[in-house]
Amino acid sequence: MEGMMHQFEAAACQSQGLLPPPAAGAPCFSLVVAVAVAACVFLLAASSSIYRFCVAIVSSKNESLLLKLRARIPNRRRQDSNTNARPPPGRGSRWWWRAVETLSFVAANGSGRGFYSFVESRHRRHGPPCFRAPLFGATHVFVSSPAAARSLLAAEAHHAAGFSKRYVRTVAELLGEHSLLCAADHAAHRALRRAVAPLFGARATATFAAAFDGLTRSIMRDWSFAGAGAAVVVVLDAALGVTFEAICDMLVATLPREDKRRLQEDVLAVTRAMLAFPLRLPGTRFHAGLRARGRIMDVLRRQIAARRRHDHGGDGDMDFLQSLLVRSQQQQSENDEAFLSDEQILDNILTLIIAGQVTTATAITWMVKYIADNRDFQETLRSVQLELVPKQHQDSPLTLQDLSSMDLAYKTVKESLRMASIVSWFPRVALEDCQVAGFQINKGWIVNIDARSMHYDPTIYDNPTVFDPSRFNGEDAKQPYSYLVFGAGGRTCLGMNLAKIMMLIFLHRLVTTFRWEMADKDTSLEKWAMFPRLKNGCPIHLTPI
Ligand code: HEM
Repeated sequence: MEGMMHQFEAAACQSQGLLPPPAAGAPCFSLVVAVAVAACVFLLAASSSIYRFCVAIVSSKNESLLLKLRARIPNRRRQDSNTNARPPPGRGSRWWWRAVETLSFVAANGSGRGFYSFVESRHRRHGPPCFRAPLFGATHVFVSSPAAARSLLAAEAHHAAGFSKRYVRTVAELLGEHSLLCAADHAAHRALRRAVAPLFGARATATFAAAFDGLTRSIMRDWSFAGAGAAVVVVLDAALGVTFEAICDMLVATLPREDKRRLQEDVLAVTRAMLAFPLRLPGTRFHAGLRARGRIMDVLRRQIAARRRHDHGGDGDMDFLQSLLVRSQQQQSENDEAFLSDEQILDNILTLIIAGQVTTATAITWMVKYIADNRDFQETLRSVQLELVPKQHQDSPLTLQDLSSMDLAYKTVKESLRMASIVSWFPRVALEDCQVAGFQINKGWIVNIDARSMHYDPTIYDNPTVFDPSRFNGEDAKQPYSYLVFGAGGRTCLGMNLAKIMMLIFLHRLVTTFRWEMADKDTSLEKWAMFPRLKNGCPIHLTPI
């Protein structure tokens, strides 16, 4: 695939006069090469168009394809007439470039270098702060300046943005049309967020921390019993298990064990389907994801029905499902039209599991790898943590107060999140013609706030490729909007405190129980993953201390 892509790119460069002309004296050979190149380019364009055509057909619900095509025509005219500022640098929007760029992106996704390698190479080619690439029939702009991020995200906080959240329609089908992650309309998003945000209060956070600590201690006890030498653990698998269990208990505490096990498998199937070709044929990943979503909804609906039958009430510690049901019932009795329907509640329970589990498990995995690669730092951190919570107190649960005293561990979490940049960019779609970072943006273009590029910008972070938690010693020196691991503004991650707590607890328990080193040095990335993560899941050798 890689070799094929180079061939395509070379063909495309040649057609723009970027490569030298073929040597004279070999006309027949040149003719054969020219015909072969033309055939390749034609096939590329055709496959891209066919792909988009198929996507449009299989994923269109209400709009007809013709309407979509008509909607594109005025856009083109507008692009020509808006000449006040230059568009961001990047390859043109001719059909063969669209095909080449789309296939390059697809190839990066299917390679061990990961999808971000596509963005990285174009940033290198065009320089800061942004570039433009035609992908899957839309114009994407990747912007990596804190000032531009501020202008987009801060405006969003006041619901005054000329941009709205961009999401892939198939993701909305899997998560549900009421999902917070897919609410593009500012008013609808605000109403949902107002209902969900209060669930992440201090009491829920403390309960969650205690539960996560208990689960983490339990799996690490099992690792200890496996015995020295025998203990090789795949961190990603363990982290996926423990984060799922904790988040699921926080959302729906009453799920029977068997339902919870099946739910975990179904959540995995939905996550896998998010990047799949949206084909609704039995046997495809997308179809499997939709069926899994159906089963998840059935389980949750049964939970709601059971709670209504037995009238669980609204006292004491309520899980998120119960809190949302009680709030909605109260609002209905007060004739408040902003109440959440059952469908809105269900979509957002699923959203919270998906938004919270894989992201946090991936972050934990990278953190463990960075520390395995930095043995001296691992020793320093261990002695600091053991001083804070001495070995004889290891069996007592950690409190939020304990966690807030873990300064070095907290900086380790922050640095791991910077380096891992789990959500590499946040897409927004321009609702009108405008300018970003001094460049012309047309209505309908997708502007991606490229957080990863800012996290690796040497003008913002010294030696950005070096793992160095001490870089967060001088908090104030950091530029605003240059650390965007959880986004910013009106759509900032709702679970960021929970995510940091999970990382902190996992780190503390691991570093005070074991020494570890990587059991497999392969650093290639998983293909077609939602977030950049190691293909081998980060296997480590554990030695109890
Ligand atoms: C290390 C782990 C995590 C990372 C890196 C992360 C990152 C992010 C980012 C960057 C956004 C903003 C996206 C945008 O602006 O388009 C976001 C939104 C969100 N996250 Fe997280 N997240 C993590 C964990 C969690 C957890 C644990 C939960 C809940 C259990 C959660 C729930 C959400 C929700 C509901 C949103 C949507 C907020 C909205 O649109 O109003 N996340 N997350």
